[in-house]
Formats: sequence, structure tokens, C-alpha cells
Amino acid sequence: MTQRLILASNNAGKLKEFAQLLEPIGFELHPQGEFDVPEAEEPFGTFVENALAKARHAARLTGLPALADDSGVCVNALGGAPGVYSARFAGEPKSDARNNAKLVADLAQQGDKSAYYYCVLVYVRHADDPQPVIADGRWNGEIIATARGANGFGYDPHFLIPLLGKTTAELEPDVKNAHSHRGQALRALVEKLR
Ligand SMILES: O=c1nc[nH]c2c1ncn2[C@H]1C[C@H](O)[C@@H](COP(=O)(O)OP(=O)(O)OP(=O)(O)O)O1
Ligand SMILES: [Mg+2]
Repeated sequence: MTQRLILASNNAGKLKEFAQLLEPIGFELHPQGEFDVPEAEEPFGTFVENALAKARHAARLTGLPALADDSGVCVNALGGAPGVYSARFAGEPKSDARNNAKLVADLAQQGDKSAYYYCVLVYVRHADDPQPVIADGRWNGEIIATARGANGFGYDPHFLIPLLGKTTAELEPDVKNAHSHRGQALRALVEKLR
């Protein structure tokens, strides 16, 4: 039986990744934009609080179960920044190009380029669900100054996986999903839903 699910996100890159992960296992994904759900506020300093706020917002406005993702890149030499502020690192309006330029500039004088992607997923059965289902994932890499690759989104052209010898924008989508913070978190979440 297919299960309808609202994806509480307006990020097209995330939507593609979730569709590839969830549709083969019987979920019918609907981005919140299909229901004219506007972007939720993300006022909190933790990923999990923002993900919960996004999930509840979409569930409230659609009356359907909702899945939210809050994620970002955490750079060790920058004390974990941009972290939960990754989407707006270079200010409003959100821009991947400006975010990447700022990240490269901020790291230019640093020897340690290590970083990780982090993702928290929150699933709510309805807006006031007292037992949100939560899972997370982490993916280690390093930031490189010169962009490589055209797949993915966000910081992918500058996020190198040394073990694979590729940036995450050079990986085929299924390979990224097999390794990524989001793929890890989603597999853990699905286990909890069974
Ligand atoms: O796999 C990834 N590959 C590259 N970049 C990534 C990835 N995962 C998160 N990121 C970056 C993009 C954005 O700068 C921030 C997420 O911010 P975040 O608020 O969770 O998402 P968003 O505002 O783009 O869409 P929405 O809140 O509607 O889901 O981290
Ligand atoms: Mg956001």
C-alpha cells in the first residue's frame, strides 16, 4: 500500500533525493508547495527544533503526515559554522553561490579543511503528534576551494569525500544517497516507522 507523505521542504535538491529514496519503498511524496504551504520559520539554534517546526507546520496546513529535513555543513576550523545557519550563511536571500563563496573565503587561511554534513529528519503523523519520529545522520568530508561536479545542490561542489576521491556533486545520485547524511538518516527513520 502506498502511503501519502508531505515533504515539508521547498528545496528541490532535497525533494529529488527523498523521491529516489522513498518512492521505491511505497511512499507517495508530495512537496508542501503542491499544497501552497509557505516556507516555515526556522528560528531555532538546533537542527532538531527547526525540523520539528517545519514538520508540524506542513502537517497543520495539509492535514497529512509530514516529513521535514533540517541539515547543514559543519566546518571544524569554524567552530561548527555555518551549521544550523547553512542556508543563510551569506545572508538573505538564500544563495548557494554566495554561501559557497563565503565558505571558501572564510577557510582560505585555515589549514584544517575538515567538515561534515549533518541532517535531522522529523516525521509527524499529524501536527500535534506527541511522539515525533526523529533520526539523524552525519557524513565526513573536507571543503575544497575549487568547485567540482554538477550534481546535487547547496555545498556539494565544494564538499570532497577523500575516500571516494570525488566531491558530492560528482557522485551519481544513487551513490550520494547510499552514503549521505540524508540517506543515513532516512534509512534509520524508516526502520523506526515499521
Ligand atoms: O546534501 C547536501 N548537499 C549540499 N548542501 C546541503 C546538503 N544538505 C544540506 N545542505 C545545505 C544546503 C543549505 O544551505 C542547508 C540546508 O538548510 P535547510 O534549512 O535545512 O534547507 P533549505 O532552507 O534549503 O530548505 P527547507 O528548509 O525548505 O527544507 O545545508
Ligand atoms: Mg530552510
